[in-house]
Amino acid sequence: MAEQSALAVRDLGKRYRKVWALRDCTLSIPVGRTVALVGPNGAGKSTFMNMVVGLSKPTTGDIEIFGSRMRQDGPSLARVGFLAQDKPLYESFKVSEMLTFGRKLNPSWDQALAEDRLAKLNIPLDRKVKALSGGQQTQVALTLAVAKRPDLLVLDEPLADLDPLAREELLQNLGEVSADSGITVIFSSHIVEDLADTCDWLVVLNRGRVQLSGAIDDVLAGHRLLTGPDDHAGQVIADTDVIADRRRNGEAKLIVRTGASAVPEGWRVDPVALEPLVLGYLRRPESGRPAEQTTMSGGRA
Ligand SMILES: Nc1ncnc2c1ncn2[C@@H]1O[C@H](COP(=O)(O)OP(=O)(O)OP(=O)(O)O)[C@@H](O)[C@H]1O
Repeated sequence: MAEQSALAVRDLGKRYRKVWALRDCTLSIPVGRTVALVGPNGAGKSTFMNMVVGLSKPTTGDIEIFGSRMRQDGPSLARVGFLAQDKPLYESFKVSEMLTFGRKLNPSWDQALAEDRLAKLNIPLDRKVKALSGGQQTQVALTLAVAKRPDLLVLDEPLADLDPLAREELLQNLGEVSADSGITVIFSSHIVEDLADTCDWLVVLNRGRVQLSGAIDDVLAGHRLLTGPDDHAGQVIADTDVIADRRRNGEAKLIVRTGASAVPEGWRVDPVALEPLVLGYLRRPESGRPAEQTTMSGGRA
């Protein structure tokens, strides 16, 4: 039986006047996954997220949340928590007043969860938002999203203004939130390192198109690093869809899809790491075939 999807989008697109911010986006994310949505500036990550949480209307396509077609005012949105990139908090409110605000807006609000979470983070409830550090403000905004008890939590660049320590803590915390509650978490980031520890699903967006969507294990298993003599690399390139091609001192290092062609004699085959693989895709926006890659089981070649 197919896994139930937390989010499924088909032919999703958004056009601002003549410019397509997102186009032909078709993908499906199974329930319970922790998803890294990765792409360079302007790739369409916020555009995608804003449509998924009902803040922006698609130009084309449709969105299903837990199997229900999304409507801007529909009940499926009650299951979605969102942390926007600019973390909208009222600066003159105390943290406790922000919690009251969250409680009034959300019928499924969990006050104990919110207070416990902030206590663990040493964030005082009687402190005004404007007196908190940028990282603490991010944590308060994340607490508001989590205490809504969503089934799908969408976080737009939650790591952006955090120092390395706070970033690591937040990643660990996100991993715990999804492991404890079984919710599906999607978060966008420019930073590929660390994501493999926290996330188990990868979506790569580039120039408004999906290059990859799949379970990280499947994506990694679907690619290999080939190392061999530079002057024989042409033969590999002619036969294979090469994702990355690095040459140095007479040696070629090529990231290719597994099974795309026979490995030439004398070449070494190694597993590929996530970061060089993602960077390889981002450098080649034309790589990636959405029809093959955006399956529920991941991007197997
Ligand atoms: N309201 C808007 N009006 C016109 N163009 C827009 C609007 N919002 C986004 N765009 C354009 O759509 C494209 C995608 O933008 P988006 O903000 O979704 O990218 P992003 O991947 O979130 O980028 P970043 O990592 O810089 O936040 C960009 O070219 C951007 O200029």
